[in-house]
Amino acid sequence: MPALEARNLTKHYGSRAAVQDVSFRVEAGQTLVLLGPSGCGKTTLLRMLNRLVEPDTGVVLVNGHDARSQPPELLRRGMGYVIQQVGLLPHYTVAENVAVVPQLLGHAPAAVAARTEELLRRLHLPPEQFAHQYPNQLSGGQQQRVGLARALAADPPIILLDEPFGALDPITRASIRREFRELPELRRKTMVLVTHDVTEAFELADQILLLDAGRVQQLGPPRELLLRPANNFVRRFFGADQLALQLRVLRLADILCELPDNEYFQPSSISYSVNNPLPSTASIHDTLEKLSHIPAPASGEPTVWVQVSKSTARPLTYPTLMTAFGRAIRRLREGP
Ligand SMILES: Nc1ncnc2c1ncn2[C@@H]1O[C@H](COP(=O)(O)OP(=O)(O)OP(=O)(O)O)[C@@H](O)[C@H]1O
Repeated sequence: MPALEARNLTKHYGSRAAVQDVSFRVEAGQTLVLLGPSGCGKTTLLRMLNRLVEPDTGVVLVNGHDARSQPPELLRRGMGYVIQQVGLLPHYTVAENVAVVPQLLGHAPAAVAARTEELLRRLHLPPEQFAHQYPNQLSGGQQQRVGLARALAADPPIILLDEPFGALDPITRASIRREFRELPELRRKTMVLVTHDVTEAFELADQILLLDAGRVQQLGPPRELLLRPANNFVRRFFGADQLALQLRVLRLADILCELPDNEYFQPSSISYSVNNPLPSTASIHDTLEKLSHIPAPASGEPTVWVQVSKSTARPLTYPTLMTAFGRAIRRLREGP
């Protein structure tokens, strides 16, 4: 049973449809990204999931139960909500902001304090330094992390995020996104995240729902939207970013069969440790980044090692990697 399901959701404002007949399922622990141009209905759709907006027609199911079967306040206790404006309470300290929901839920004060401290530490906000500060003493990125800590405080199984990194500059944004991806706390959460940033969507999504004018244009794993666009809107939407996105969705495992066999027999040009090979699940993007950081060995091209099977690693050079990548893209585009 999916953790979260939307069935035929529709919402009008006046005579205009903001969301039209949208359905999706999110399995427990998975992340669905709602993506699309400004005004396409992403926020309206997200807010229908926690009943901040009530749909005209359609139904939201949480663990198989109709979201309308419980009062909205109760529903929202099981769903963290993170928004771009962060919405921290200005007269509360960082620790007090994080503790708001568990306190409302009547958790024991000692447990709330321990949880707050743990979360601040995990989100790189050492409590000694930050617990007693006020929101206006923090940078935008720090405030965003407090907002995330607050949404996680009561450990809700589902988290809804509306442009959670939207207010940050691109560099802070990329680094917070990396932290976010690696947070053990979030690995088991079911998440729905709104963004209009294509790279962000590809980094974070298990599934992407691409919307235009309130309607689903395509729903599927990122690589499917990229390699098998359902229509011209989808194709155009990723147009300018095609190559960068392909480098992110293709993994070493996808290109291993495109490598020339003689690569097996060049164990001399080791530079990225053979004892510490890259996993074949690494993206081509991350592999290229690794290659660009290692010094070229005296005798030739820089080489990384890729784990092919449990006992075999093989070296990979920049040109072979790019050739194999090109072949793999063609093969995947042309289909089976
Ligand atoms: N409360 C409201 N009253 C009237 N119209 C609204 C309301 N909320 C949203 N809309 C309209 O519904 C449409 C979808 O808005 P929504 O905020 O869901 O889009 P969005 O994709 O999240 O946009 P953005 O990326 O710019 O935040 C827009 O045309 C918007 O003007």
